[in-house]
Formats: sequence, structure tokens, C-alpha cells
Amino acid sequence: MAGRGGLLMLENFIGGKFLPCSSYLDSYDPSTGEVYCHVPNSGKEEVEAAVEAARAAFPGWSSRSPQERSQVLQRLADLLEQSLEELAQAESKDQGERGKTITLARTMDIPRAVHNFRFFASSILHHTSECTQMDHLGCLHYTVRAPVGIAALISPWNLPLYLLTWKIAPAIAAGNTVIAKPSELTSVTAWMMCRLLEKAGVPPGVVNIVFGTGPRVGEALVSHPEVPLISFTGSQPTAERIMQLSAPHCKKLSLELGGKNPAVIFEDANLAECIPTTVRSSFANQGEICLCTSRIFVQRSIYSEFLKRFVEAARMWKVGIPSDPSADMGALISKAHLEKVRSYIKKARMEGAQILCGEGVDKLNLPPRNQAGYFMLPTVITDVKDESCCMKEEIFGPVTCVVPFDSEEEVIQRANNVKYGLAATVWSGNVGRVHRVAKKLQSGLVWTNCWLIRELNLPFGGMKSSGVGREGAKDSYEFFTEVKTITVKH
Ligand SMILES: NC(=O)c1ccc[n+]([C@@H]2O[C@H](COP(=O)([O-])OP(=O)(O)OC[C@H]3O[C@@H](n4cnc5c(N)ncnc54)[C@H](O)[C@@H]3O)[C@@H](O)[C@H]2O)c1
Ligand SMILES: N/C(=C/C=C\C=O)C(=O)O
Repeated sequence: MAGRGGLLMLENFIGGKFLPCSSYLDSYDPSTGEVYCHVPNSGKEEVEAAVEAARAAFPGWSSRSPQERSQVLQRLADLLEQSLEELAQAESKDQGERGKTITLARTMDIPRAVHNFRFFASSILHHTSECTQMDHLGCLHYTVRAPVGIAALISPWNLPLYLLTWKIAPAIAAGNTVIAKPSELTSVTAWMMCRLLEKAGVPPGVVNIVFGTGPRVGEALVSHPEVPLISFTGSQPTAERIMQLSAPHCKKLSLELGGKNPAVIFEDANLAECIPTTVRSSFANQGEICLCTSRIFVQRSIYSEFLKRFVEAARMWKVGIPSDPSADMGALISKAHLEKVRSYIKKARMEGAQILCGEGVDKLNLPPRNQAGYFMLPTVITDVKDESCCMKEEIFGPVTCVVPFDSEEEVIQRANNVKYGLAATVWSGNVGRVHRVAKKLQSGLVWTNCWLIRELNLPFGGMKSSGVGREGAKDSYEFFTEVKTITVKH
């Protein structure tokens, strides 16, 4: 929807209609300083309208069979796939030249959004319930599950459509109606998806999207008494706020939060595979993936060799403008985020750590028009203490720390010695060791001799401060439904 001066003007999608908002946020392209698009600055009024639409749509949608709902999700997946390139361009360019690379948007973000709908369109057809018998009492017990109602879905800026659809798909497949709030920093592809909903057969009011900031529209949504469940992905501070606001209503919460993910590399690791994969796990999407590696523990006997080869490979990781298909990573999401990431490197230097490559060491070569962009080189820190903030806090940027270890027991203790517990990688050719170490790491996800191979059927999520609950075929189904145990006496 073109707006003032031909700029993109997004609109809320409520009750199957695009509705203008009373006020808008200007979203700036930081590499030019110009307004890029206008995002609705929604508030209580818009949330109320969305709740009314979702409430009205719930009886009809929840009473459809899983088979009927599955067909709608399949059609939506087909329509998204037909718009893949358009969506990828938008995902990459959203927020101007500071977006993600077009290659990552084309090969990961949008294909996974399509797959999310396909996956839950299938999984909704195969869930089973439980049943037991008490013959001595002539009783039969069984469970039934039903959709909860209106689900609030709040998603972050790093993988916009990928993570938004990872919530929308299971929620509506189970028969709920939803009110989604994507990040105000990356709202365009969510808005573009709304244009496909009617054609896919999604009834008005089943999917509602309200755009705007967390404190204004996000808080109105999570505190609304008619919204019984909240699926949130984002930072821990925000999760804490959401828990406070939802507590009076005893809402069902799914919280997918941050990580400080270790890679544990033993001396018998296959470095020809380990190094390129660990470069990718450290710097993909500018390190702005919750599953990215940010602490690398290397067994001492191979530490020097690993460090030399890892730094060489990190220097080959191409930083470029998002529209360059050969770029491995683009710019960080905002000036504030870039400064936050840089501040960690400054702290590391002050603590006496060594910066082996990247920020402040190597020169960043960019076209003149992009030199105002929020770009940063992949950065490797060594000689850093476990107690350093660089080893304890989520940086969420292209920065990773590399430190040596000696024994298996030592590295497990050190890898676990953070408040987070989301993901980890373990590299060794010893199958007994990878199983043993994986079981002892305090992470919800452990990849061994690989990274980011996603099995959507199995639980996804973190422990400790990385979140509450899990997402996946069975886990999302159980989150987005209420279970009831029925006993029948013969
Ligand atoms: N575990 C995962 O699956 C996962 C995935 C991606 C990102 N993350 C985490 O998300 C963080 C980066 O994303 P971010 O910066 O968008 O996080 P964020 O918490 O700032 O924002 C996430 C979403 O919450 C909204 N929000 C902010 N304040 C709110 C409030 N008071 N009430 C309601 N909603 C509010 C935002 O508008 C946005 O839509 C990192 O910590 C990263 O690790 C986790
Ligand atoms: N939920 C997922 C998150 C992945 C990366 C987040 O930054 C997923 O892969 O399903």
C-alpha cells in the first residue's frame, strides 16, 4: 500500500481487512538516512478490534476438521512459495541496506516459512490421544484435545517470516485464531503474507496482525483478558515483562529466548568439516540467530592449529551489501545494535583479550553509498576469561570467543557455567564421547558434528534463561490445545 510520498505504508490486518492506523512509526533506511516505510503504531484500540475479530472467527474455525484446516495451510504454503522471490527481496531489504543477505533470505528464511505451513498441515493429521482401562472398576479413561482460543504470537526481527510462521502455522492448524505482532523493525513480509490469506481460504479473523512497538501494542496484547495464551520469541528482559503482565490472568506461555551457545571441539574432531561449519554457526545472519555459536572451546592439543585455520576461514566470510548474492553476511539491524556489539569488543580489549580478526583489526571494504550502513566484520576473540561478559552475555552479533580446554569434565563444567541453555555443538569422532557430552551439556538442543539441521518433529527450545516450553510437531500441538481426561464407567 503506497502512502505519503510513494513510501510503503503498512496497514494492520484485522478481520480479513487492511485497516489504516491512527498513527505510524517512521522506519528509516540507515544507509541513506531516509524514511523507508511507515509502520502502524498500533495500541489498545487496534488490539481490541483484533480481539473482536478473532473472537468472532473462533467458533467457525475451531469447528472445522483438521483435514479442512490442513488444506488451507497447504494452499497458503503454495501461495507463499509462488511469491518466494518477492518475499525474499523484501525480507533482505526490509530496513534498507542493513538487512540480511538476499541469499540467506532466498535459501533459508522464506523456504522455511513455506515449510512451516506444509509441516504443520501434515502433522495436524497425525496426532494421537491417550486411553487406559480399569477393568476391575469397569472404567475407560481417554484424553481429548481442543483449541484454546485467541493466541497472541510475538516474534523478533532476526528471522522475521521464518519465526512468525513457526507460530502462526501450528496455532491455526490446531483451530485457534491468532493475533500476531511481528517486530516493528521487520514488518514488511508479515504484511505481504496477509495479502495471500483470503486467496488461501483463511477466513476473516482467523489471522490478525497488529504492527507496532512492544511497549505500546505488544503490552496491550499480552495483558488482554480474552487472550489466554502467548507464544513469544525474543529477549529475556521482554519475556520477564510479558510474564509480569500475563500473570494476573494465569496465561499459558511459551518463551523462546536468547542463548550463549558453546561449540566443544575435541582433538579428534574432523577440522575440515568442523571449521567451515563453526564459521557458519558463528557468523550466519551476522551472528543474529539465537542458535549461533559464541563460545568455542578447543582441546589444547589442537588449539593453535584450529585458531590459525579458523581465523583464516573467518576472514574469508564475505561481508557485503544484502543485495549482493555472493555476500555471506550483511549489516546488523540497527546503529544501536552495532554499537552494543562493538561495546563488547571494547570491553574484551580492556580486559586484555586478543582480537585476532575483524573489528578494529581488518579493513571493511564497502561501496561508498553503504559506508554509512551498520556493517561489521566477523570478529574472533581469544585470551578471554570465562568470567568476561563476552563469555557470559548474549552479544547477538558476528563475534565469537575461542578458548582452550584440557579434559572432558572441565569443558562440560565451563560450557554449562552460563545462565543460558539453548543450543550447543560437539565435535569428535568418538561416538561414545559425543553421546556422553551431549547428555551432560545444559542445552535444549545439541548438534554433534553438524549445526542447524532442524528436525521439526522434535522439541525445539532452551532451558535455564533460554526459555520456557518447547516448539515442534507434538510440543506446539500441546501448547496450542487444552487437554481433557474423560472417564467412562460401563
Ligand atoms: N529462542 C529462539 O528461538 C529465538 C529466536 C530468535 C531470537 N531470539 C532472541 O530474541 C532476541 C532478539 O530479538 P529482539 O531484539 O526482537 O527481541 P525483543 O525482545 O526486543 O523483541 C521481540 C518481540 O517482542 C516485542 N516486544 C518488545 N517489548 C515488548 C513488551 N514489553 N511487551 C510485548 N512485546 C514486546 C518486540 O516488538 C518484538 O516483536 C535475542 O535475545 C535472541 O536470542 C530467540
Ligand atoms: N524456532 C527456531 C529458531 C531458529 C533460530 C532463531 O534465531 C527454529 O529453527 O525453529
